[in-house]
Formats: sequence, C-alpha cells, structure tokens
Amino acid sequence: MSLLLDHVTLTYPDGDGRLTALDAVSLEVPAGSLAAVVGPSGSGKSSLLAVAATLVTPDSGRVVVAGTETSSLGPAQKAELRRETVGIVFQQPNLLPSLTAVEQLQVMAHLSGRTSRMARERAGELLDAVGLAAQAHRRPHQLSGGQRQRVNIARALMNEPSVLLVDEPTSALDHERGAAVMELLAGLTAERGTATVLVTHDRTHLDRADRVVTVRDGRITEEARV
Ligand SMILES: Nc1ncnc2c1ncn2[C@@H]1O[C@H](COP(=O)(O)OP(=O)(O)OP(=O)(O)O)[C@@H](O)[C@H]1O
Repeated sequence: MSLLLDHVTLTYPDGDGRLTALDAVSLEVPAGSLAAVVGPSGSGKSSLLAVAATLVTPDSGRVVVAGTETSSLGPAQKAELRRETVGIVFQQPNLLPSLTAVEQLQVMAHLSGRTSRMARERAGELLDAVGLAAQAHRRPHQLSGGQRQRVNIARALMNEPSVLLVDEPTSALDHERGAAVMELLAGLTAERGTATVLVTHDRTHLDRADRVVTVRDGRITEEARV
C-alpha cells in the first residue's frame, strides 16, 4: 500500500497574509520503497511529513494513505487510520525512561488492543530485526544513542504500518551509527513493504534511498538517482 500526495497545498497564517509551506506538492511512494526528502531549514519538510501523517489538513489537494483518501475523514477516523497504518519515527526517540526496550514496544500494541501475547511476540521479533535482541530488557539510559534510535524505529513498526514516516533519524548520531540506521531503514522498508518517507537535511546517507526529492520554498523536485 502506497502513500500519495497529489497537488497538496498547505498555508499557515503569517501576519496579515498566509505563508505557503507546501505549494502543489505531488509525491507518490510505492510500497517497499524509500523516498528521502531533503531541503534547507524552513523549506517545508516537516510540513510534508505532518500532512502525510494526517496530523495537518492541507488547504487543497489529496492525501491518500494506504488506499484511503483522507480529505473526507473526521478527526477520530484520521486518528484510527494513523494508529492502524502509519508509523512515525521522530527525531528524538522520546522513550519512556522507566520502561525496558521490549516494554516500549508492547505499550504501542496495547494501545491498539492487541493481546499481551501477540504484543510480546511481535516486540521480540522486531527487536531482533533491529539488532537489539540482547538489549530487550534494558532501559533507555542503559542504551546508546544509536540503540535508542533503533528502539524508536522498532516501536514505529509495532502495528505493521503501511506507511513509515521518519524525521531526521540520523541527526543525533555520528557518521557510522547514522549509516547503520539508514541501512536498517532501507532494509526494513524492503522487507516489510512499507512506503517510507524520510526527511533529512543530512545528505551523507542518501545512497540508501530509492529516490531523493528536494523541497525548496514548498516546491518539490526529483533528483537524479544518487
Ligand atoms: N505552525 C506553523 N505556523 C506558521 N508557520 C509555520 C508553522 N510551521 C511551519 N511554518 C513555516 O512554514 C515553512 C516550512 O516549515 P517546515 O517546518 O515545514 O520546514 P522544514 O523544512 O521542516 O524546516 P526545518 O528543517 O527547520 O525543520 C517555514 O517558513 C516555517 O516557518
């Protein structure tokens, strides 16, 4: 299931006028593919992710998440769609300090009404997939920054999302750990068939993306393959 933004325009109030954060942006990300979105600060990257996540409603244009056209959905339906089909990896892991890695993942599953057994099995499988099987019972302060980011990624995959939205995943990591996280995201995208959008201003790891698009002043342009 893919993600489609079709001529999406988003404006914010700006003094007496409006600031155009996204200007007729179109982007289609097929299942199993990773699109990197790069651009300078203030270009509209976070706005693009927020619209794709259905957290912000655009002024015009269509946002189709895993086959569901979102413009006619109410807030509760959007929340349900997000819970069921969208995984979000924020820049800062925002892990709960008192919970172990495996518990961070189990919390997600409980929120969507899965049984404890299903949650435990899936959490274990995902921690293994991100290379943290041995750290499953560690709390955030017992993990490195790179390991915390891996827990963050595994947590976003708990509910088997069709669409994975990732915000600056490598910005707090050194080069080697950043490269490993990108490698992991590309691998998970292909294995699990997510339509992944990764926003970054760090151009160092873009070779792992299937495609790279640039946002500048709210407009999107496709780059030649890196
Ligand atoms: N809630 C808001 N209200 C008003 N203007 C906003 C709001 N959010 C973003 N903007 C403006 O919209 C434009 C795009 O911002 P956005 O955060 O999407 O860019 P960005 O590329 O993610 O930047 P950064 O890399 O710094 O996070 C900027 O001019 C920003 O100031």
